[in-house]
Amino acid sequence: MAVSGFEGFEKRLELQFSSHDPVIGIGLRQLDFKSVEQVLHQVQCTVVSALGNQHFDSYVLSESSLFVYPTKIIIKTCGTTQLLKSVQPFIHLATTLNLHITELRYTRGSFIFPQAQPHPHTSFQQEVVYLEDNIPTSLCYRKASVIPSKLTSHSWHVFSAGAVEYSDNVNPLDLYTVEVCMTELDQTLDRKFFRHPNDGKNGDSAGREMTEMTGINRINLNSQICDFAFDPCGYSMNGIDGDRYSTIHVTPEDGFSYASFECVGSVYNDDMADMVKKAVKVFGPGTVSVATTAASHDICTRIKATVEQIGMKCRSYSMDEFPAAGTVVFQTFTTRRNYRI
Ligand SMILES: C[S@+](CC[C@H](N)C(=O)[O-])C[C@H]1O[C@@H](n2cnc3c(N)ncnc32)[C@H](O)[C@@H]1O
Repeated sequence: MAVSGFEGFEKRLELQFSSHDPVIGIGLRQLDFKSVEQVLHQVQCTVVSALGNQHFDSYVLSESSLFVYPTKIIIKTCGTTQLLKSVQPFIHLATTLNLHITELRYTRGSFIFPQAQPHPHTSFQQEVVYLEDNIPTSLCYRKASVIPSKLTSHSWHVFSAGAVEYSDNVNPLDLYTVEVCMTELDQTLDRKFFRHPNDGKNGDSAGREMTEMTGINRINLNSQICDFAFDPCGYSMNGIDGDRYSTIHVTPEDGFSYASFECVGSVYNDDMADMVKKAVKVFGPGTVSVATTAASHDICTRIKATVEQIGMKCRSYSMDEFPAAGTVVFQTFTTRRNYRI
């Protein structure tokens, strides 16, 4: 942990692969666990819990989460992990299965302790240089941008790159991603993410208790949950609902409290705004940011309306277009009593 405090804001990487073979089968899910662990070792995190279904595998990490689909990897890590060091190893592992990369997306919020970040995460500029140097030239449609907000401490950093073949395929399944970052958590609510000393529980059983006690299990009733409680505090969970994942991570310490909720949505399921509202209610944050990637304007507007129903006020709404990712909308909210710009 940094001397200053734990960096809750995650770095998130999504890698999409394709194959010239007509039959991909379970694709990347064939990767042996040892090879995946070696990549995680370079990033500086480990697997603490795992759960899969017929669509994908999910791993709770010592620092956030990893999801492996047949042709997609999503990995988010917090603290002082070196996430971008996984780019080349994952691309290499995929080539052993005849899979080549067609899209890459890297996103993150604004670090609370930027000075504690190691190379290549010392600045967004350095991250972009590292990515440019470590991705194949086939990913030729590239764009890096920082989407601002009215809150100087909250902006959304996006790097996206796509190959020629991505172009007709930006959003093949009408899926979109919602990334919610919350700070200044309600102190009564975030106490629930501290373990009781000598409670006789392990990380799994204490995690299960937190999931139920906080109402996280009621955010999506269809979801199967894999959860873990850290000692003396902190919590992570992955939810799996068919081919859709969700994930929550909590850093409850006073002074740098942070929680995140991320979920993949489908235009055929109208439950996203409601899930975001329920997740925000679990934490009672002073500040919330919501980044949606490839969602319709209508979905973003509905999320805004439902978050405002629980006493938050939307302070900014910004958007940008990315050739390989589609539209990214970044909204920020504060409690009405907490209007600081
Ligand atoms: C891994 S979790 C969740 C991270 C997530 N990005 C977040 O902050 O929302 C981080 C929390 O667990 C605590 N923690 C306790 N032991 C830890 C460990 N071995 N590795 C990482 N975090 C640990 C940290 O102090 C922090 O409160």
